[in-house]
Amino acid sequence: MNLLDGKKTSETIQDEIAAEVAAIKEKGGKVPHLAAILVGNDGGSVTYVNNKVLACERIGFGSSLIRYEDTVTEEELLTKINELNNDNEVDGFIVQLPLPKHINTEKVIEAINPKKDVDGFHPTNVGRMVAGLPAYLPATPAGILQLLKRYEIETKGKHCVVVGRSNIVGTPMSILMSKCTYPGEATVTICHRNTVNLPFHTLQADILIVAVGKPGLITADMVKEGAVVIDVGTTRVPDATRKSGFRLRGDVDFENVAEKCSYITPVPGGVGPLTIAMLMTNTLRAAKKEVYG
Ligand SMILES: NC(=O)C1=CN([C@@H]2O[C@H](COP(=O)(O)OP(=O)(O)OC[C@H]3O[C@@H](n4cnc5c(N)ncnc54)[C@H](OP(=O)(O)O)[C@@H]3O)[C@@H](O)[C@H]2O)C=CC1
Ligand SMILES: Nc1nc(=O)c2c([nH]1)NC[C@@H]1CN(c3ccc(C(=O)N[C@@H](CCC(=O)O)C(=O)O)cc3)C=[N+]21
Repeated sequence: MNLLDGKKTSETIQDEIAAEVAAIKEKGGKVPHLAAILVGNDGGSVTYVNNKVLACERIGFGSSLIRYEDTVTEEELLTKINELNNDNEVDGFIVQLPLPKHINTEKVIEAINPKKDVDGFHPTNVGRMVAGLPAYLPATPAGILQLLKRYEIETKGKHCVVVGRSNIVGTPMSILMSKCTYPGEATVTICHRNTVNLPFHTLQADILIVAVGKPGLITADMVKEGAVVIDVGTTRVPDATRKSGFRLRGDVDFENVAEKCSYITPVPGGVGPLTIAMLMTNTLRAAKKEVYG
């Protein structure tokens, strides 16, 4: 079993970006700037957004964090988005999900200028990704592609099974793995809540990517010997032995599955840190006007 070290890979990518930022500064150029909108006080969301701001500081990006109580109106949010769309200092921004129920998430995402949509969630970027045009790729699937690439894992002709079909992970992941560029060229199966006999499908996987949010869903008897296993799940479960009172658990029963795999991502320290690194990559691309010119 080989560990896919997301923390180390993320640090490598961030070092590469930091070197580019230093070169931009040297030439007297504008440093990339990422803004994040955070609504409410959900512990996970606060942690992820703080991690994004810390990564910006580390690599020399400018950053701003805009926070609202969960009573914020849709109109207030849309006004702020319009402001960020027109702010030349801001190269890219994200609206942390999930949003409170009284806010229409689709409407909020569609209000973001696709040129600044560094999460890659706007339908314009989704469509461009599907069509194989230059686009901001959603950070988590893009991070998984980077892991496969940097560990030189063969994907061509392999059977990739994706469990979960959300707009932010499962669906874009399945599309990207089927693309005709490396790391892609895989035959893809996508599973979800209504899949009949999930183990039958997961057992076929040469590459198994799980993004569900159910700790321990994937047990050793569901994994083929020698498979590559990518665990996207990050669920906080109570743990009295920790100061925080919780620990993070993936969707894969790591202890028992690891010994069967050729490669596996840990949680934490797997896909999560890559998500941050790819958001930084997208922000750099936005600042360099690489995607839309
Ligand atoms: N590490 C990282 O960077 C990131 C981690 N995450 C984590 O990944 C997990 C998934 O996130 P996200 O995609 O946003 O979650 P969603 O809740 O949006 O989607 C979960 C998906 O899993 C499917 N599902 C639920 N139960 C089952 C089941 N028993 N068998 C098969 N499929 C099932 C759902 O099916 P259906 O469509 O039928 O409802 C749905 O498609 C979460 O733990 C989240 O915290 C998410 C983003 C980034
Ligand atoms: N607009 C938007 N964009 C997102 O990209 C987005 C989102 N909303 N909503 C929630 C999900 C989740 N997500 C994670 C990011 C980093 C880690 C991460 O860094 N995880 C660390 C641990 C962090 C910790 O200590 O809790 C790890 O797995 O090692 C996890 C999950 C991004 N998401």
